Amino acid sequence: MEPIRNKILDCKRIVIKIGTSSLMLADGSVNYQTIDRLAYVLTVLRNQGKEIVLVSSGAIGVGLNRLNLPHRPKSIPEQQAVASVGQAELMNLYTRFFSHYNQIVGQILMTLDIVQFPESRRNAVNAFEQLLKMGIIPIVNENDAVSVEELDHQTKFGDNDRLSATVAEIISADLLIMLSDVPGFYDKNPTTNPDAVLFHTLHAVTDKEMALAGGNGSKFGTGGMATKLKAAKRILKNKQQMVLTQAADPTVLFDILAGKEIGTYFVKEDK
Ligand SMILES: Nc1ncnc2c1ncn2[C@@H]1O[C@H](COP(=O)(O)OP(=O)(O)O)[C@@H](O)[C@H]1O
Ligand SMILES: N[C@@H](CCC(=O)OP(=O)(O)O)C(=O)O
Repeated sequence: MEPIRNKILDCKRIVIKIGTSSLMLADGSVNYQTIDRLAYVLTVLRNQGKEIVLVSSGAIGVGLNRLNLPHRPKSIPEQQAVASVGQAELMNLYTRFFSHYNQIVGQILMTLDIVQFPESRRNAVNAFEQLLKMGIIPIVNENDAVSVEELDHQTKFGDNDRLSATVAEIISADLLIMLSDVPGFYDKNPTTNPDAVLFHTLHAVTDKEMALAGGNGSKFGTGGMATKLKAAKRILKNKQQMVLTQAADPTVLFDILAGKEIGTYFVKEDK
């Protein structure tokens, strides 16, 4: 174990975010293997006494697949319809895979205004707390079917990297683990630069790091590396911890929680 990762061993409340690029295969079909492994690993962790919240993207990706559409449609109402179909299908998949391991899941669909109004924020937190108390794994996404960019009433997070940092913040999670399609954050985009070098640990996210982050690699996702770094910045500001790594084999979560040097670890420096 890396001494610097000692603090991970004490993490009890953990938010795990999985991106579209990890839930869908390159041909646009659903990656059942990842969903099944994820259901298995998260159930084991919960049975070990961890409090687990899953933030899952994929409404649009799964919806496109279900509706046999090759690309995200251009108009917003069409995207809302795709997300509506996809979110239901995504939860259906999670419910079925988690039930193999006898684990109950619940769905929480968020909009930005919920966290901005103190009373609705408290009500959202109550829902998380109650689900966790009941041993249920909340599965969170943005409410894409109804939240659309508006001028004077903001309801849209826009990307699930931001949403996952927000969820970690409001429920005071100890750790956010982001599962993506790259092993971590590199000094340049590793998908197009084979010589890119991985950052193992970062204590701050400054303009220097932001300048190294490029856009997204998959055709269905929205975030890219920039939104992950912004989320990490917020996590560090809240004195929480974050690990960014690859979702290909979700059993990697066991190694991360055992303190092994996996992915990029964002943690405030002990002074
Ligand atoms: N400096 C960087 N380090 C790692 N990945 C990067 C970097 N810059 C850009 N990327 C891209 O970010 C992608 C991950 O973002 P995204 O496709 O939005 O994933 P997700 O669906 O998991 O949110 C990677 O596939 C990679 O192409
Ligand atoms: N809420 C959207 C995903 C938004 C998003 O940030 O996607 P990703 O970059 O794949 O995490 C959906 O479920 O399709």
